[in-house]
Amino acid sequence: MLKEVKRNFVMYEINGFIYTLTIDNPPLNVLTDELLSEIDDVINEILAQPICRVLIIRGNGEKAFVAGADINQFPTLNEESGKHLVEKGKEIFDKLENAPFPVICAINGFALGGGLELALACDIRIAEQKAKLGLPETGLGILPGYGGTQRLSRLIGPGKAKKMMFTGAAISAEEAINYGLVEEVVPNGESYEASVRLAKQIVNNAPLSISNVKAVVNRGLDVSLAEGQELETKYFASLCLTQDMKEGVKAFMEKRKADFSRR
Ligand SMILES: C/C=C/C(=O)SCCNC(=O)CCNC(=O)[C@H](O)C(C)(C)COP(=O)(O)OP(=O)(O)OC[C@H]1O[C@@H](n2cnc3c(N)ncnc32)[C@H](O)[C@@H]1OP(=O)(O)O
Repeated sequence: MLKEVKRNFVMYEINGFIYTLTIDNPPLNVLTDELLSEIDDVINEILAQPICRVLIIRGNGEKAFVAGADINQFPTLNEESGKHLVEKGKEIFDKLENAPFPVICAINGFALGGGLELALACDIRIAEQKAKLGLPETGLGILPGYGGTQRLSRLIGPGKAKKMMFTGAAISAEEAINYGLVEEVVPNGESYEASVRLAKQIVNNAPLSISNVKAVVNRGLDVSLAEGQELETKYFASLCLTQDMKEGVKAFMEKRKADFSRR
């Protein structure tokens, strides 16, 4: 490990091009206002460094990734403060969705409410067999407000998303992979190792290609197929100008591993 940065409830470590953000608020890593601010600071710090090529997000402990927003702050909410609360979370989670590198979520247990919404803002979700995923907000008289109503419906389709939100019932990792809500299910205790394995595969490839793939897939989901293909052409053409394209093709021809420089 090259570097470790610690806050009260969040820490991140840097291992070459791979960053790991750990949420640490025992017992269930609930998202308090202070914790969300710390996540925001750390994301800003990581975005300001051009080194990160994959970010892994995980929860500390064995029981939960994140069991949602802190319910203790809800009794005093009014229309104004409720709006502020969800806008803050949305803004932070949007930064992950728009980050110029893949974000992998290692789900080691409960991913509920805001915890699942955080996972949904990531690019890839790897869940342990014991994980439980759900949006139980309707049982509290609210609704998922950190982007969950929108991202879940887009990811798994409105029918299954509504079923999860109407009932509030958490689903198992096995159901989640059948729903297309997670990309991998791994044995208990192995979500982080599996995320690192995947991250290592990703960092072998050209970082500008990866960030362009992420951007064009994300932007393409909001436009017509024709417009999406136009974007794809534009991103492809811009990559043809990069040194990494020349290096990737040259390395293939010389039968060696490419040495990409993000230029
Ligand atoms: C815009 C975003 C909105 C949201 O995210 S709303 C919140 C959505 N999340 C939830 O509704 C989940 C609430 N939590 C639970 O249902 C249960 O917990 C679990 C199923 C995750 C785990 O159950 P078990 O193993 O029996 O643990 P335990 O005794 O319920 O929890 C341990 C301590 O953690 C507190 N806690 C759990 N989740 C939250 C939360 N989201 N906000 C604040 N506190 C929480 C509990 O109350 C308790 O505390 P104490 O030990 O003092 O009794």
